[in-house]
Amino acid sequence: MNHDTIAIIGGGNLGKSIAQGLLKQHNPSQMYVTRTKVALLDDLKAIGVHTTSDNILAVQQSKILIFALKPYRIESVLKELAPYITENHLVISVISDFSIEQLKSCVSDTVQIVRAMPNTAAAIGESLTCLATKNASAANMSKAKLIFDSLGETIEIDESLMDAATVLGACGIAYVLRFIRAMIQGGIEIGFDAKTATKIASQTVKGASELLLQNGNHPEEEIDKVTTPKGCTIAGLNEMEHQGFSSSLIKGIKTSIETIQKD
Ligand SMILES: NC(=O)C1=CN([C@@H]2O[C@H](COP(=O)(O)OP(=O)(O)OC[C@H]3O[C@@H](n4cnc5c(N)ncnc54)[C@H](OP(=O)(O)O)[C@@H]3O)[C@@H](O)[C@H]2O)C=CC1
Ligand SMILES: O=C(O)[C@@H]1CCC=N1
Repeated sequence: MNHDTIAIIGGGNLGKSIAQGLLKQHNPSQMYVTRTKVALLDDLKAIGVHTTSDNILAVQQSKILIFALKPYRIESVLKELAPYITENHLVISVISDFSIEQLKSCVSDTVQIVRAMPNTAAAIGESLTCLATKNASAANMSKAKLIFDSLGETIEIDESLMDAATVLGACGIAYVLRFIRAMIQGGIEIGFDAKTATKIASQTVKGASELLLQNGNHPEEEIDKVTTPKGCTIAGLNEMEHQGFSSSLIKGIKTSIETIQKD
């Protein structure tokens, strides 16, 4: 694991998920997490993480800087921090819709930058993180990969695909959770209590994912194994498709990316 001190600037939903995931292997005393409402980081403080609203201190004490701020905040925060960010730092941004070019314009030319797009499953080591860089050395890219490998799986992509990675991987968690919620609601209608329906739906989704991840099959190949001729699965699936199931997901994915790319 990485022994460099890591600062997470912006300990919100994603920043905190990353911290929680990293802490399974990373020494809490070698981690800084910042936000303005610092009391909301007391759970991390209790286990030895340095929590502060002082971004300059966190930058000065750390080698690896992970920026997890809202896109509209990054410019002003980076400009304030620019004099303290040196070529000895590695800057990693998980911020959507803020390019490496935009990041570079806020800091010195010599600063190496990696863009990363993880998701909130980082908290339990099950993220899929896409990584891209334009100027990071192989050694720094390996460091970034090591960090995100410890939070799940990583894929290196061209930065031009970062919006697509944001939608499929990061927003994707929400789409899948909404699917699970619908399964639960259906499960309750047909007789299960909410707790049992949640267990069945969640484990079934996990099993379906594992079939693809472990066997490398196309989803339809696995679906064919379930659909008995004239049976209840194909009847239900076809009704879902008549109601626009796949189409609504594809349209939603396209709407999400259009929302990122509209400005
Ligand atoms: N949530 C997700 O699943 C994903 C999010 N992202 C990207 O990650 C970024 C963060 O998203 P998310 O975690 O959801 O947003 P949050 O609003 O939950 O987190 C942002 C955090 O930044 C803190 N913050 C605001 N100003 C400062 C400051 N000056 N210094 C330090 N911290 C500050 C806020 O805390 P306070 O109010 O206390 O200052 C807040 O906790 C976004 O750019 C988003 O696009 C990417 C992939 C997935
Ligand atoms: O919804 C959003 O804009 C952010 C980016 C990816 C996940 N959450």
